[in-house]
Amino acid sequence: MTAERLSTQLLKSFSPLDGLKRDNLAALAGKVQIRELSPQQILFKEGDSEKRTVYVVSGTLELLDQDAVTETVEGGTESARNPVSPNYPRRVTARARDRVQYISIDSDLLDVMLTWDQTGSYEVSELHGSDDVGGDDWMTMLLQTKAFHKIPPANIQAIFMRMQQINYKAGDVVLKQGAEGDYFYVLTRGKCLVTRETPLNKDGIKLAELNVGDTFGEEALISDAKRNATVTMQTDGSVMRLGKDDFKRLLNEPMLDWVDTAAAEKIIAEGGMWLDVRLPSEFENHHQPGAINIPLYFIRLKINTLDPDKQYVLCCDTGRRSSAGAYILSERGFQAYVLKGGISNGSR
Ligand SMILES: Nc1ncnc2c1ncn2[C@@H]1O[C@@H]2COP(=O)(O)O[C@H]2[C@H]1O
Repeated sequence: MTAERLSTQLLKSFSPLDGLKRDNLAALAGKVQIRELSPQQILFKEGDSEKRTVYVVSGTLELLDQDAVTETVEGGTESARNPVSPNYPRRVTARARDRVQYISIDSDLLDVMLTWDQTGSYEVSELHGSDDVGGDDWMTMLLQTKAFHKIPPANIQAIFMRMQQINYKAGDVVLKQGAEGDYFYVLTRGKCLVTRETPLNKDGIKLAELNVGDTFGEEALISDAKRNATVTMQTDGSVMRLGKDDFKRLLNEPMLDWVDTAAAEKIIAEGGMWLDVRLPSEFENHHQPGAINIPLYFIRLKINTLDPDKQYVLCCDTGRRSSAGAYILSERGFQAYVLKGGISNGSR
């Protein structure tokens, strides 16, 4: 199979992509490629449940029920404007008759893009005002993160409608270490610096630089703790912010996969791993057999030591710190579960 970059013009020839706004179409074109099948090659099989929306660009695709061809889809015709057999699990098998070019889009991504296109972007572009230079790129970035795919479209609409834009000048402090958590933020214009003050370094050590589309301020909200770092604007810029209650209800809860002890142990038995986010002293006192320990504060720094193909069950004493850890992991595409009630209640 070869892959080729797509033009928005081609995407517009498919339904319902033809209804997407220009920016969103361009963002989608950057994500999707033209692929190829050789004659007789199978695209998907009856019963497959992988959620991908497929369009035929050229060539002829045969749809088979059992072994009999019941329909064909030929690139460039009216019937090829629509997704091929868009039901899951698939009701037919799709096989190339000749050389077929097609595109395949993650159906969840498409769903959130269509929802956003029809709901949030209008209000948000109004809020942006005339000094906006970043456009809606931040939204595309946010919507494309794997974590966002878990959020029901109705929540996405509500999130975008409830967000408030705030503008800052270079040097302004957006949030301060030690303060109570009140908002969750998405950086929509400019750059920020994340620093942490330590007893030995009052000026703060630099933890990270944030760019458009990056999010911050979630940890204090999820774990009901104080802000663990200070975020300062490095340039003039803007953020969109969402209040704590809205963040928890609309964004955080749907992203978390809570499991009880029995379900957690099943995941571990099938190759998963306990990831304990308490402090080393708490961990040494008692922990799950085979668990690894990465205190919540270090999870971002040590994330590259984790295996993206492994499933992790995060645990702490109550479920608070572990849910903050699971949020960070799932934002980065990891499959992370949270032990409900924590190890003090949940197991042993
Ligand atoms: N190492 C880091 N890299 C990027 N962002 C961080 C890092 N540490 C903390 N933050 C962010 O800084 C925020 C400070 O407020 P919170 O504790 O609510 O949430 C924190 C995170 O969103």
